[in-house]
Amino acid sequence: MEVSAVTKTPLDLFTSVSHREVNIHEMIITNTLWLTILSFAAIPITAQNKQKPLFTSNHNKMEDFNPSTSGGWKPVLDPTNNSTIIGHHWRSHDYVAGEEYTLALQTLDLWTPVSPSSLLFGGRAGAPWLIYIHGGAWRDPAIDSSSFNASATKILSSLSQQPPEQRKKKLAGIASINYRLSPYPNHPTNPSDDPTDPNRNAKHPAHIADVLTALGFLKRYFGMESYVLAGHSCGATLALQACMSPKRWGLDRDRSVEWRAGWYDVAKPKTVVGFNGLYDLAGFIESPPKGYERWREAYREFVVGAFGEKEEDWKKACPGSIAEGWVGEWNLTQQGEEGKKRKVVLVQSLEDSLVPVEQTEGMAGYFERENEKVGEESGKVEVVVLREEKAGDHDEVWQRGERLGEILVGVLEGEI
Ligand SMILES: Nc1ccccc1C(=O)C[C@H](N)C(=O)O
Repeated sequence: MEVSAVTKTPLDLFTSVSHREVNIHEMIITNTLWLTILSFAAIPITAQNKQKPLFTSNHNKMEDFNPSTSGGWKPVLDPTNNSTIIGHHWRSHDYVAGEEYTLALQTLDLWTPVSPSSLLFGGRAGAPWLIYIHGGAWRDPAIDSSSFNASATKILSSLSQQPPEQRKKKLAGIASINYRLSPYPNHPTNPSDDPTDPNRNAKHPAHIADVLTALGFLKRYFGMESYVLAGHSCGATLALQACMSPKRWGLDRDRSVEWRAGWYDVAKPKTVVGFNGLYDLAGFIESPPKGYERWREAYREFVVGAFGEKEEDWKKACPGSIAEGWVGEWNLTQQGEEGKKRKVVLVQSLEDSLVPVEQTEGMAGYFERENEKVGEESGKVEVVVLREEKAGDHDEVWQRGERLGEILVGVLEGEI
């Protein structure tokens, strides 16, 4: 099972490379074979035999692997003239190697500002990736990876103003990650009423395990080295959880079935950008800020759905309420001297009716307290807080995409 899946993904990816690159193409296939043999050899027999109860037999995503059919790269056109190609997009790519069937939500969307073939090599040249984790309170089936479409278009269109050589250095590729969701039995149009559907019955740490697996996939198949990790709402929580040690979640490469990304030692992000993020859920539920009291029960409901009944567990999961301080786990040693400085950009819409600005202020305060404990300047996390006056309500920032994209371009350009 492992072998067929490991060979399947790269082969199909590389068949989308243009015919003029046949030699490199062949080289990569050879390398891939080696990788396959090596990774197969590295997996203990017991792990190979272990059945993972994660697939849906009626869900078949295999066609998405074949660029000549419905999946594969599609050009993205400049929305202002509908004719200039500003990038390429691959919708819904499987990121779990080793499964015969793919879960609908263990997929990601990819974009590249250059040609797809350059993306394969661009990542290896060290240009950063931009990764987005959507929100939706760990449970909303209506919010998925496609919620980054508007922002990705904005980013590609903004980069298309620059010469290709420069573009290539600024950004290797963009990915927007799906992850399994927690139950949402009372969703008005799409309730999670099938208790056997693994896409809709996830519990912490499944969400963060999926995010890390997706990052592992990008490192392995696209050579991703450094990246900016952005998230909206609970996606911002996940982005900061990705900076911590996976052992916190019991995700140990040797022990956990979930820990498939551990094969590849994913580096931590250099910069995290949180939009309207949830950072201290126990704090909100205990004492919601003025004007937000009416959401207390809804918060409790989705927090229990994602993390269980115990308040103590909510506190251990949230980056703004972890008691002992976790920032030391956000370690950049794999990224060399230049990439040593960690940075967090916390963006909050002041018109957000669901998430109060206190979440962002609290998170910024947490980082500042942690910074005070470190003597050396290079050991501190740079904190930028953007309080947005005109970003609209909670979801408007990604629905519009304009400002979200602009902020992320600013981060990539080193202006924010
Ligand atoms: N009530 C919230 C409070 C904070 C953050 C998100 C929500 C959500 O409701 C998200 C999503 N639209 C949901 O239906 O679960």
